[in-house]
Amino acid sequence: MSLSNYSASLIRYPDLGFSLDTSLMDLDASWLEGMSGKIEKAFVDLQKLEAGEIANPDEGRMVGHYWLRKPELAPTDELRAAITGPLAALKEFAVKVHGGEVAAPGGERFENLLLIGIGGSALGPQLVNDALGHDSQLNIHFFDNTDPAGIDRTLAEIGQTGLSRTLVLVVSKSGGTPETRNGMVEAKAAYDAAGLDFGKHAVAITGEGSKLDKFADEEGFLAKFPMEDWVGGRTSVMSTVGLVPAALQGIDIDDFLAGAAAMDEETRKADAGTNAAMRLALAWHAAGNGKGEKDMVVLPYKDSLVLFSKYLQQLVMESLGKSEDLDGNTVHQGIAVYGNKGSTDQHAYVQQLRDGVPNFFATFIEVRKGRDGDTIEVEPGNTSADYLQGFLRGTRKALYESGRKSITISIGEVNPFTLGMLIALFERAVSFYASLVNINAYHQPGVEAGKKAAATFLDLLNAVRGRLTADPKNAAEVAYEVDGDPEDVYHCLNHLAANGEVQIALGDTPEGDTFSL
Ligand SMILES: O=P(O)(O)OC[C@H]1O[C@H](O)[C@H](O)[C@@H](O)[C@@H]1O
Repeated sequence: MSLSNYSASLIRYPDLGFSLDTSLMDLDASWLEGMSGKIEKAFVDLQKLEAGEIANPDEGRMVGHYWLRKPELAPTDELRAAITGPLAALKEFAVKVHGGEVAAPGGERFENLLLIGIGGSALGPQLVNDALGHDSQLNIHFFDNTDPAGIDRTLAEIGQTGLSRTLVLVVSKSGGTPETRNGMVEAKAAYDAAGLDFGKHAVAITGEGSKLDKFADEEGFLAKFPMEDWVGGRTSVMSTVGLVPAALQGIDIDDFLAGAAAMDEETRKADAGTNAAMRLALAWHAAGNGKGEKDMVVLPYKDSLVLFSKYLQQLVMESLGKSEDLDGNTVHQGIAVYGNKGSTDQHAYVQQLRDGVPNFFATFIEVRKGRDGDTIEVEPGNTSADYLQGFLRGTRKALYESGRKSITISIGEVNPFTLGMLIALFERAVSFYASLVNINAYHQPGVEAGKKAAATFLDLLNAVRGRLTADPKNAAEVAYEVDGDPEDVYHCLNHLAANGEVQIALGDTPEGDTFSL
């Protein structure tokens, strides 16, 4: 560790208060030289993507999330209008909600938001809320699962009386995601039970013509905001998906977009020496041998960024976790991402990072400013912020001393502009990395397998339900009747027993368990 090595390895954008330090990644100059062909291609690939090429060949789609913060970039007037129109409309909608012009049927102002969505239709709003929502004009709650107990917990937080002052945002690009549909059905049931008109409290954010879009029309939703097919779920936080809730919360969305645009601007430059997103992608490549051999541990030293690793998990893993490359070769690519926050995790899992399996590289996120306003000394001469900085610097060094590499990203403070910057940095690093390893970062074919298997399980569950009688039967007997896999049938029966639909009499093993009405 030396100041000259640090200086030589640092990319900083002083106007943005941003720096990226890869000095502890030990990037080898000759290796970088050898990568120059791929680097050039990655720059060209991203230029073409931004110019509107079909960068998602499997789905035949353009990839337009970079246009969202610079609509001038969009290749046609129609596409530009699809960004600027909804942006103006959502701002106007937020002003009307804040001013009470758009209000609940009884005239009450909306005080709460309930966002129903999953994956890219929830993670961005959750991150934005956690990082920036502390002075929110509306309190936000989430249904991001089909867990009934989780739904009940959230409804209890809102309270029976709060429901009438709650604006519900149903967010689904496809408009057909089962978890989100279930959440909406559960929310509607709660409104119905309270004697409230769900539609008069609801807003849909979805693709035009989707099931949700049609349902919104039928139920007379208060408003609808479109989601375009050229924005992927995991990069949708700067589309209507992230901006509608953020604007309603009173978060400065212009600053958020400006931060992303500023990072895009810097990392659009085709110069590997100064391009932070390319440097990040190269560091990932070097660490994991271009095959994801090292996991990415994300450690922001700031409570308000605790969800950033969870957000990056989807952005990086759903984008890069692919079985085939663009030429059809089997590659099984990806980079595993996990993390939480420092210094908290020094008391949880940093022990393994320092001494255990060396299968990762760390990404520290440093926020230079400790707090707004006055501070106290927690001991003579030192503040809490001094400690936070000490722990970050100390851990980074301790890891390096035991051969664990790390990246350090620094920002001045957490605000809409800097959060926009950070998100853009990782989005562009993902685009570059995908080019370096020749994969399509913009589809997610693997997600479908689990969804299909879940649908098959539900069909089986319904068939099993139809076979239950007062006579006890074991799983093999029911499986024979429904022509199903005995283990799957057993799990159906066990599920029904756990939820009071059937009685279970335990045998010596699951094979001997019997079930009856
Ligand atoms: O917005 P939706 O269409 O409801 O999709 C929500 C999420 O579910 C899918 O399974 C995808 O893997 C995610 O990329 C997406 O963000």
